[in-house]
Parts: sequence; structure tokens; C-alpha cells
Amino acid sequence: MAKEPVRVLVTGAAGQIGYALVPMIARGVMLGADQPVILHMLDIPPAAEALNGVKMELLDAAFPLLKGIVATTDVVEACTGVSVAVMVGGFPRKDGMERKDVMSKNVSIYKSQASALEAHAAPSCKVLVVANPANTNALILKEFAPSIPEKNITCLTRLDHNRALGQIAEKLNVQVTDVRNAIIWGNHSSTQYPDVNHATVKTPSGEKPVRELVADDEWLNTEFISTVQQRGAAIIKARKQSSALSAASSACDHIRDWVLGTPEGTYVSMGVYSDGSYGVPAGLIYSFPVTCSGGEWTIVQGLPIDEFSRKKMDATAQELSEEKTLAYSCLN
Ligand SMILES: NC(=O)C1=CN([C@@H]2O[C@H](COP(=O)(O)OP(=O)(O)OC[C@H]3O[C@@H](n4cnc5c(N)ncnc54)[C@H](O)[C@@H]3O)[C@@H](O)[C@H]2O)C=CC1
Ligand SMILES: O=C([O-])CC(=O)C(=O)O
Repeated sequence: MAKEPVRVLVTGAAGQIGYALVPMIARGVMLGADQPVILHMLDIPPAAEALNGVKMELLDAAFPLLKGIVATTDVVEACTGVSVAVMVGGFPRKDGMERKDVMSKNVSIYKSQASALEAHAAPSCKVLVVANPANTNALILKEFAPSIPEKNITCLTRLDHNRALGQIAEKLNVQVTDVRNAIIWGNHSSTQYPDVNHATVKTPSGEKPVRELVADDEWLNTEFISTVQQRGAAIIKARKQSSALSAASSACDHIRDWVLGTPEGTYVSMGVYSDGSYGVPAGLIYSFPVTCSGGEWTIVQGLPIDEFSRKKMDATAQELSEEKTLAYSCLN
């Protein structure tokens, strides 16, 4: 019997990431090739005409899995009945704006969208925040949607995770599918800590640690880390626009693994509500290694953490605590 369609919300759907993301969802990349979807697309009134253009293209593409389209500037209509919400909409930094100005705009957007989701989304709705500052926007969304289970509110660090896998695959000249278990700890910002201490590569003679195969700790501890941390900026420099196709693809990976599960023995990175694991302060949205099964993520426990990693994990936690304070000061 055919499955019932799932309603998927994409906010900021008329933007760059939205334009790359909605066809992926409509093709089954996010929820599976046998899962029909109804796309809910939200944007703001100045983008309404562009949003309608995206709707026209979705119709023109005749996607077999796409069973309906809601394209709207009304947040209540957008949130009604959705089981997956991908929050891409936000206010980008403009020339002359301070960090606090951007934070203030986004915090108020995420506060009001939290209330709409809480009141109108399906009770089990899974939320992925993509818009920057992603971790802190997700935290605000969580705080202002207290009836949504905290385990259902996450932010995107899968792009950083995939970037780390990609860098290792390039360095070793292996397929990216043979590299696994890199970890992104912390904030989706330049303080994130890409950690390959537990990462492995599948080789003809079995699975080997990345550190052993790369055999260049100096590169792994410096250039590799800064390349992943600064990749967003490098893309902006090259394209004059920020990452869009890779962000959209990684958002699909995040939701797909969350809903359908991670392969046995493989972990992925997700920004989730910290429970104090690995000495990370509780009450932050922090990126951890997780496995997913039955629609739930679980933080991978018991990985040994060396002193080098500890310092980097603490530094990114410190930045998130400061962002949290700043976000709260914007709400007053
Ligand atoms: N977490 C991650 O890995 C990544 C995050 N990003 C972030 O994703 C966000 C979106 O990026 P782009 O699509 O390139 O930006 P964009 O500026 O092309 O699109 C953003 C869209 O959001 C809309 N929007 C603004 N306020 C809104 C509101 N209150 N409700 C609904 N829609 C609203 C805008 O009208 C625009 O269409 C940015 O914050 C960017 O920094 C980008 C790449 C990676
Ligand atoms: O760096 C940016 O502004 C966009 C972003 O989040 C990324 O590409 O990781």
C-alpha cells in the first residue's frame, strides 16, 4: 500500500539553499524514494513572487512523489501539520551590521516561528535549523517551543562533517564512502572542532584509523582543522555566495539518517541539546557524534578524549555560552 504523504516545511524557501533543497526533497532524497511528500514553503512578503516562481518550477518538474505544494508568507499556514521542519529562513549579515544586530534579528524570527511550530506542527515534528547562527537559533526555538520535545530540535553540522570526510578522502585519494566516523564538536562556526581521532577508512586489508593512514599529525592538527573550519568562508570567496548545494544535500543527509537510521557502526554529527555528555555544559545546542535508530538520535558515549581535543571542545562550548548570553540580551 502506498505511504501517506509527509508534510515537510522549508522556511526561506525562495533563497539559495531553498532552491537547491526543495527539488531534493521532492525527489525522495530526504525521506526515501517511496515516501510521498507535501512541501510547505515559507518566505517573507518581499520574496513572495520569487517563492511563487519556485512553486511553478516544482509543478513543471512533475515530481512523482510530490503530492502537494503550500507556498505562503503566512507562518501559521506554513507550519500546520508538518512532521519535518527545515528552518533555512533568516536574516543575513549586511554591510555595516554588527554580530549583535544579526543575532537580534534572527533571535526574534526564531522566537516567533517557535510559537507557530509549537501550536500548529504535528506533535512529533522533527526540526532542523540551518540558518545562522544555527546552534543559537535552534536553542531559541527550543526555549520558545517548550511543548516540542527537546530531542526533536537540532541544528545542521552535517555539512561540516561531510566537509571533513571529503578532505580526508582527498588527502588519501580514497572514496568518500570508505571514510567514516569523523566528528564535528560544538558550534557551526569557525571555533568548531573537526576531530578524526576516531575516524577510519575501509581498505583492502580491513578498516584502518585515519591517523595511521594519513601519517601526518602536523597536517591533521593544523591545516585539516582550519580548512574545515574555514570552508564556508572559502566558498563565499570563490562563489561570492555562501554554500548552497552542499548545505541542501547535507540537510537531506541529516534528516534521512535521523528518520531512517544510521548504518551499523557509523556515526554522524548533529547539533543537539546537550545533556552534559563529554563535560559539555548542559543547556547548549552543541554538535556531538550520534547514531540514529527508530527516529531517535543518541550521543555516542565513551570515546576517549585527549588533551588537545579537550581544549578545542571547551573553546567552542565557551563561544556557544557567549552566544546564548548575547541571544538572551537581544530578547530583553
Ligand atoms: N548550518 C549550515 O551548515 C549552513 C547555514 N547557512 C545559513 O543558511 C541560511 C540561508 O542561506 P541562503 O539560502 O544562502 O540565504 P538566502 O538569503 O539566499 O535565503 C534566505 C531566505 O530566507 C528568507 N527569510 C528571511 N526572513 C525570513 C523569515 N522570517 N521567515 C521565512 N523566511 C525568511 C529570505 O527572504 C530568503 O529568501 C543563512 O543564515 C546561512 O548563513 C548556509 C550554509 C550552511
Ligand atoms: O559560512 C557561511 O556564512 C555559510 C555557512 O554557514 C557555511 O558555509 O558553513
